Amino acid sequence: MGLLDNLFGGGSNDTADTTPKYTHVKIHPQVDSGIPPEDPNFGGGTLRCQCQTNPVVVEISGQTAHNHVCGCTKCWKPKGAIFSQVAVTPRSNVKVTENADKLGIVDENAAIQRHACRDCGTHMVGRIEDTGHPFHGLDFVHTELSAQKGWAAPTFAAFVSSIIEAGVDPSRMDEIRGRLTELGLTPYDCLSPPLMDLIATHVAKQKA
Ligand SMILES: N[C@@H](CCC(=O)N[C@@H](CSCO)C(=O)NCC(=O)O)C(=O)O
Ligand SMILES: [Zn+2]
Ligand SMILES: [Zn+2]
Repeated sequence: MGLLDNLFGGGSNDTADTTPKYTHVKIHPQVDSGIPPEDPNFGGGTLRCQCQTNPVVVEISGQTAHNHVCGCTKCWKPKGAIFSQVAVTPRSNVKVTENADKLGIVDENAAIQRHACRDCGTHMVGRIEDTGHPFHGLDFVHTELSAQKGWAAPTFAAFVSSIIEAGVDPSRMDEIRGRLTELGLTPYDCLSPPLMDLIATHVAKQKA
């Protein structure tokens, strides 16, 4: 390769190598081996907790939105996963239909009150009771708890730096952000730009 090729990246290797480099980095079982496609006509489904007997059952009568992987310490993660996967849906679409008596609120003081199964620990519904909260009216749900296919696919990664709070070695952040980017889940250390804009719009209206 000549001097100019060296300087300008020409020569026989000038095609960008798109082979994934970080497939050994595990994020969440729902995304690690490819993100399942969303069905544009999906009409909802049933979530079940992980109890073998008398599971808590939640019916969702519609599609979810803003599905994402979340690195925060508060969202429920399946065993061994670094991230949770969580989406929102209107609270009017969410009904606990079986074993509601097994649910308890994990942290009464959190903005999102996570109703979890007392027996298996799975978070079934995250509900916002504060009517002044920007996301009031939306429930947070983990659609991986459903056997149905076609739920909204995750589109970004939120609170990525927070995984360090949960014990991940900071030296792993480059490979973890690299894997998220490879999967098309753009990593953010807060929520996605559209959600941050929604929050800011809500705050601006409250101030006005
Ligand atoms: N570093 C903290 C961040 C926790 C946090 O703010 N989480 C967000 C996103 S949860 C779903 O995407 C949030 O809105 N939390 C409100 C709540 O949990 O009530 C940490 O990691 O704990
Ligand atoms: Zn359970
Ligand atoms: Zn979270």
